[in-house]
Amino acid sequence: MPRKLNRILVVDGSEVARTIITRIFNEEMPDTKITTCGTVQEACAWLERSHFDLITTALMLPDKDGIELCRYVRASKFHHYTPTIVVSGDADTRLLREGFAAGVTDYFDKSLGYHAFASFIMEFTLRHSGLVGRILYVEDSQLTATVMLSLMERHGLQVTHTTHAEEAIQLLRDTSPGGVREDEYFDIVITDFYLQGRLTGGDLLHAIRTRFHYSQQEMPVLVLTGSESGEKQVEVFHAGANDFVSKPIVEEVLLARIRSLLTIRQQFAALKRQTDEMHKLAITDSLTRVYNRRYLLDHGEHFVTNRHNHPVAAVLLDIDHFKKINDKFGHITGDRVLEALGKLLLDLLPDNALPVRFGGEEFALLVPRCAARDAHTCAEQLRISIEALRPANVPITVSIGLDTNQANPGMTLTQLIGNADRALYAAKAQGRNQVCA
Ligand SMILES: Nc1nc2c(ncn2[C@@H]2O[C@H](COP(=O)(O)OP(=O)(O)OP(=O)(O)O)[C@@H](O)[C@H]2O)c(=O)[nH]1
Repeated sequence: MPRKLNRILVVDGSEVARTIITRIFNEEMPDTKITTCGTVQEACAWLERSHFDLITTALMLPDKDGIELCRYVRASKFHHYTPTIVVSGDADTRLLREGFAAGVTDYFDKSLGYHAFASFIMEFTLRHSGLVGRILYVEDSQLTATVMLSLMERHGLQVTHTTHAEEAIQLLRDTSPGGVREDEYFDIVITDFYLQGRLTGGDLLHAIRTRFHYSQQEMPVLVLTGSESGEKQVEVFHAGANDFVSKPIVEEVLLARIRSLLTIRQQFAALKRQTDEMHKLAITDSLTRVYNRRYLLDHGEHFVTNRHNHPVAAVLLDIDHFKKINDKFGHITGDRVLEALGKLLLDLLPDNALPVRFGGEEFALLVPRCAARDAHTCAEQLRISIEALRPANVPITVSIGLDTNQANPGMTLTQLIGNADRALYAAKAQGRNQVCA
């Protein structure tokens, strides 16, 4: 969520430029109040009497230059941290180096056109705000905690405060994947390094990195230290912190650090989502949404031999006369039939079962903890449900062959599937639309 810019000061010697910039801002950011002036002197007068969230300035101004204005801003008590952007078509490297040393926050090349300027400002504000995240904050000093909580909450952060590392560890346990409150996960941890109680901030860090196995990207940790000493800082990093802030806390420094850690965490989460999505695509049949044959070959053997799954039933299910369905209703309708059958299997089978598209119109199902008698009953129920399905308004039946490793727990996947395939062949031979074991 971009930070709302309430007031922008636009400093430019050209009245035409001021008019264009104002018009663009009014169109793109109608809630923002724009104040314009043409000289550094006027700008300083404005900064004395009003608060601005952002300043843009041309480089060359009639009285002094934009870099001078920037020096003034950085020296001012009220605008010390206000972002200042130079807008110029002719800033060379030397000028820019000097500008950044003077505190220029960013630079927009005017030759890109004023329309690009509005999107530049939007992106800029997004980069400089976006404080959206859940923080676990561990601090035993009530005074510091009160100040910090109000500061972080004012910037939109959701903060859970605890005074002890032990309590923080419990919260992390509850909110970690598989925990009782896993949906309430934290994006980053901010902790005082020295905490009263049995465990210190260092112990908390140690637990985060070694007990929860959170990497620095997965759970960034910002440490608050009372010390500026290099040794202490090294100690903090060795303990697994991503960054530190020394007390007394400077609001803008703290926010910049939090912002950068939230970015790390959010980029990690986005990457993980993408990786999970790609993994899912790689193991799933795109038409039927069940697992693909490759997944069965890679994981089926372990599934069958995993002693916690015993006994396992292997079921092969084949649509009867599917070629005729394709011939009569068309290939697209045939696809819809396969799609609906995949959905039905996902709906009806238990979550721990493994439904696989084995071939064109053939499915393999591995069902854990399924004794021979139960397997036959389940397969028969499945057959009846499929007969009643009428996907895409097409009546279909299936033949099913199955086997279990109940009598012989040492059976391999290949043997189980081989037996189920022979049973399927028998079901087809005996007239289809039936289950054979
Ligand atoms: N629409 C569609 N058809 C497919 C797909 N994959 C395979 N098929 C068709 O499935 C049909 C399978 O035909 P057969 O192996 O002769 O089996 P059948 O017609 O079902 O006959 P039985 O199994 O003996 O009952 C073929 O016509 C394939 O073209 C697919 O993804 N979509």
